[in-house]
Amino acid sequence: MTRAAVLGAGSWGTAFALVLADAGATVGLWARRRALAETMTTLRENPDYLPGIRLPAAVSPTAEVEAALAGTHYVFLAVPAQELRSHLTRWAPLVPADAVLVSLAKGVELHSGKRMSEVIGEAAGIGPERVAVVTGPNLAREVAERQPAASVVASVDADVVRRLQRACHSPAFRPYTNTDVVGCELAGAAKNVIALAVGVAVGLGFGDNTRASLITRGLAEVTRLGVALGADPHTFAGLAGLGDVVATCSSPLSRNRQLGTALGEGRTVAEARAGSRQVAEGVRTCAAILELAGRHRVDMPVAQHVTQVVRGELSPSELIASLVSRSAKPERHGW
Ligand SMILES: NC(=O)C1=CN([C@@H]2O[C@H](COP(=O)(O)OP(=O)(O)OC[C@H]3O[C@@H](n4cnc5c(N)ncnc54)[C@H](O)[C@@H]3O)[C@@H](O)[C@H]2O)C=CC1
Ligand SMILES: O=C(CO)COP(=O)(O)O
Repeated sequence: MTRAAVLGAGSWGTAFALVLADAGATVGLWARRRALAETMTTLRENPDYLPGIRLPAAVSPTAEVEAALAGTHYVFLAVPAQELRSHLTRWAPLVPADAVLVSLAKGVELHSGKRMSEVIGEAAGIGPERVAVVTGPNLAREVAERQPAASVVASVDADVVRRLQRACHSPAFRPYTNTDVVGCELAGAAKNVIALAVGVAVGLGFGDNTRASLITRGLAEVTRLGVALGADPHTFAGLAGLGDVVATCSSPLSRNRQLGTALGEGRTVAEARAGSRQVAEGVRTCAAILELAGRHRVDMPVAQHVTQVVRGELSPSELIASLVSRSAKPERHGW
């Protein structure tokens, strides 16, 4: 029987533990807060992140990372992107030697510009054949409610990715394989930035033309960055790219879209974050993506404007006006 560890019991870690259990695995679900692990054990529910969703018997919540990792075949990492390196550096000695490490996070590390799979390789001291990624249009609440969804499992190792696909193919969750790890990860990280921009437009009262324009041009710029980094441009038209941008930018459940909407309505980032314990990865990833784009000389106007708004250097209405009034261009110049 497949044994999996999910490290991070926020919305997505908890929802993914359910996917794995539904697919037949036994799952150790590690929570940072002991009180939450105890509550989940007694209540069989994660009231902080997924209230009303029952945890199956195959999911064992714990605050002891050793217990979650013992004998596991897969380690699913579901902590926020900027926290992954420090946590995994501490956990690495406890990870079984043949386990595959899988990123569930959608972000790029600030300053290093590293993707999560790169951070995992460095922090755990392992090669890319033991690292994988799951990414796609997967709002945690809907996945936890067993609403049908597809996703992408990506690794450079075709055998690893096929095994991982089997391990998380449940009656409601359909994973497709992809070996373009760079494209899948960049797409997942960048869609949070696009969702912030769309949220801003929603907060300002704009409708579907603005939303569709931001989605399409946002995807065009992340595709340009992906190609500069060696990704397959087709990946951005798949579940990890178009699929996730459509889901996130359409859904009131998206924390990134919610935060962007609050900014568009006139609140500051600090005000928008107050009162929510959930992470909106785009707030920090926008600057990381912009750094990466600068290094590779890729023009990313949506990411650049979102970063300026997050830093308080540009108002939400200036973001939209400035994007519209940029010098006119052909729709495609290269990728
Ligand atoms: N929620 C969703 O629908 C989806 C989320 N993701 C990604 O999954 C990753 C995790 O996000 P969620 O589970 O949604 O988180 P969440 O927003 O539901 O909750 C925050 C989680 O981060 C943990 N956390 C906060 N600060 C931390 C720190 N300093 N060290 C360690 N852990 C810390 C909290 O304990 C909690 O587990 C993110 O990269 C997110 O983009 C990916 C797909 C879907
Ligand atoms: O990644 C997600 C859906 O695929 C979740 O988006 P948010 O982090 O914006 O809620």
